[in-house]
Formats: sequence, structure tokens, C-alpha cells
Amino acid sequence: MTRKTGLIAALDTQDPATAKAWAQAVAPSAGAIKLGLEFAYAAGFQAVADVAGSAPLFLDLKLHDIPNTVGSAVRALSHLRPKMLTLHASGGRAMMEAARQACDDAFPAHERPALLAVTVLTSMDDHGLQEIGVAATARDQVVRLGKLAMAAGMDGLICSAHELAPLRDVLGDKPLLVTPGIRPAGSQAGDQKRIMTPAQARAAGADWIVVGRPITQSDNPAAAAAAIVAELAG
Ligand SMILES: O=C(O)c1cc(=O)[nH]c(=O)n1[C@@H]1O[C@H](COP(=O)(O)O)[C@@H](O)[C@H]1O
Repeated sequence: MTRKTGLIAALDTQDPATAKAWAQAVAPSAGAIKLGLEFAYAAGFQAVADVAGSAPLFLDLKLHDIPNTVGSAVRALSHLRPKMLTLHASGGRAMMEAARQACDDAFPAHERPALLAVTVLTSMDDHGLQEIGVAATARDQVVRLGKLAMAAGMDGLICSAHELAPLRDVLGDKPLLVTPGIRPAGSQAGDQKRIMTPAQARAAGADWIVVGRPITQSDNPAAAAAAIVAELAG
């Protein structure tokens, strides 16, 4: 099955004016903008609402706490009407079920965000997992958490593009699969470990790719985002 792969632009900054300028620059290319921990902590949630006014919002707060707290947090965020909302699958089944319940309670049915469970951060590799006591490979751990997350009612998963094929094998077409750790050829990997190019991620079956610094740190963010979308279309 050939999937259409969209671009989510990660606007990681502390400055509302910069975020607004980037949001405008990527608007013709990106299907959504991602605002996350850095921006929300520095600029506050009113600024999140202001920037998101112009584009569908991927709200990346990576919730990870006891079920009651995560459920309450989802309710508290509902006024922002995100299109997608992240939480850590490693928070466990009950935590994810609490988020699902809160989402179903607090959002009108047609405005419910996609709940996306982060499996294994794309900045981790097998060695990094061993250091935190996980003996499984990143690939096996992603599949394990992916199955758990979908059983707990999540709409999709955040993973690296390397795990798209094994996840599709086990879970089929239903989950929305979103892949950060995307690097156009020639760009710096930085802290990302499990990376692929936009074209490789599309070929592997991503629904969305998330790209931050290769766009925001380029001389021309609008052109960088357009080039990524052209690569996805190619
Ligand atoms: O949840 C995420 O979006 C996320 C999960 C993950 O495993 N890896 C990951 O990089 N991200 C986010 O995706 C973006 C990637 O940014 P760049 O590395 O600058 O392209 C950042 O905003 C990260 O917070």
C-alpha cells in the first residue's frame, strides 16, 4: 500500500515571535506544527494557543505520570484543541487508558486529538536502552510498547523510521505512525541516533515525519520545508 506521508514542522524555540515566523514560513508545506516542552515551558500555554491559531497543532508534551495525573492533564489541555497529543508508552497500560478516557470525556467527538504514544525516543540506541536496564533491542522494545499502546486505545505511535516495517507487520495499517529522527541527506544528526531521510521514511511507510532543526536552523526555513515536501512527493 502506498501511503501519503505528511510533514510536521517542530518549532523548538523559547520565543513566541520566532515560533510565529517559523509557523508562517512552513505553512505552505507542513500539515501541522509541533510545539513541545521547550516552547510551552518558556512561553506558556497562551503563547501555544496564539501560535497554533494558524495551523493544526501537534502538542508534544510527552505526558508520563500516574494515571490520575495524566488523565487530569489531558482534561486541562483540552481547550487547546490539539490535532495530536503525545504521551510515553512506558508509562504503562493504565496511564494510557486514563488518557484515552479523559480524551473521550473532555473533547467533542469530532475534535478529539490523535493520542500518540512515544515508544523509544529516537535519540536512544540499543546501548542507551541497556544503560536503563532494557535488554531488548530498540526494534523489539518499540514493537512491544507499540502493541501495548494500541491495546490501550492509542491512535498511533511515535517511533523511528527503522521500526515502521516491523510495526506494520504486527499491527497492520490502523496505527498512525509518526517518525522523528528525520535528516535530509547532508544534514547533521545531532543528538538523534535512529535516523532516516524523508524519502526513506516515506518508502518505509510513515504517515507523518517530524522535522525540526533541518528546517528551523537553515538559512531559509520556508525553502527547507518545501524541499522536504518535494522529496516526500518524489
Ligand atoms: O515526540 C516527539 O516528537 C519526538 C519523539 C522522539 O522519539 N524523538 C524526537 O526527536 N521527537 C521530537 O521531534 C523533534 C525532532 O527535532 P529535530 O531533531 O530538530 O528534527 C523534537 O522536537 C523532538 O522533541
